Amino acid sequence: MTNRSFEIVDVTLRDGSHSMRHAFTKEQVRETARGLDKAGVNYFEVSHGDGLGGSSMQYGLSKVNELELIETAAAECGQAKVSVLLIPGIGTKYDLNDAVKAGAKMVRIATHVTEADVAKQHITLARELGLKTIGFLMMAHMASIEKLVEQAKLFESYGAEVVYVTDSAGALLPHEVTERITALKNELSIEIGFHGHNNLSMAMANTLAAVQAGATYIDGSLRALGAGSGNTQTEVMVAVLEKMEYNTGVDLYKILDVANDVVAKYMPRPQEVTGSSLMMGYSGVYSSFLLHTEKAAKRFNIDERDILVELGKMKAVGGQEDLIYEVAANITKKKFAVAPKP
Ligand SMILES: CC[C@H](O)CC(=O)C(=O)O
Ligand SMILES: [Mn+2]
Repeated sequence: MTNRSFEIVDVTLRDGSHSMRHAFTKEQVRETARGLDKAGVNYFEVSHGDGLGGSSMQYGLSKVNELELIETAAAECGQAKVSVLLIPGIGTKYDLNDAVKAGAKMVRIATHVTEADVAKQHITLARELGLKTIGFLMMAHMASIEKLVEQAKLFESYGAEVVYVTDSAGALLPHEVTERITALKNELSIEIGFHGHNNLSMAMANTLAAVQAGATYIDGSLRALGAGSGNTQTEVMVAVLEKMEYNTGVDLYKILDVANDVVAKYMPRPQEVTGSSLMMGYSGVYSSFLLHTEKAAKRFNIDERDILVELGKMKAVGGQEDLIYEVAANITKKKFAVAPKP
């Protein structure tokens, strides 16, 4: 289909990796990739949840090497293209070269919203490799609009073709998305994208706000499979946006089929707004911390929400997963401390 109003980038096979505890099998990836391609999605992402090179004790070991998963997905592509995510410092230029050999055609270089400067070399390499190259500003709620514009301009100056407002904590409200996308549209010449999380049940509303403010790349995942309460649900996005007479270029029946006949069958649990994921949106905590926090709370026998509130106060950012255990240990220490004698 031609003249799409925007590109839908499906992240089931990357953001969904967090919810799957990085245990995607080749068969799951093959079936999902085949369905996405058939439905007409142009770009979908395949990587460890924390991007290329993420498989580790710190972030969780992948069951199957992500390069094999990328290769498996690429083999299913007729028109669709496989994207990968790379966080500089977790992934390296060697990982990116290997991903290209495995069939990746697009990369999103992701940094914390105030750290775009660490992405220069990676953006340059991606362009040299002929990849569609995107900048991904994570935890966008943590920066002022001026800061966000400044950082997005850095991505643009390095050669990114699209820059994303990434609501990693699912903390933004629709009017805040509108303000951010509008500011970037006014100040930059490249295309603008939006990636949402549903922790406050705002993912679809935020995506709509982004599209109406001019975003032309929008992320979703099938059955919302993703970190925290998951992402904007791809098939819902297609239905809502087509109803509004946008042209998504995606076949509604076919995208529903892959969501319900493939993804729903392997999801470990439904993506819901739970007490903990809601607290992530409320306190502004990275969605991918959810399962690590659950584990730490069990281990220290404390309330997950206390850990999340504390992480929010500390303004913890991606890559600080080890802090979750430190915070949990400190809460336990305080809980069981004997009050000093007067
Ligand atoms: C750990 C990387 C992260 O999951 C990227 C992303 O999707 C986000 O920040 O929302
Ligand atoms: Mn995400």
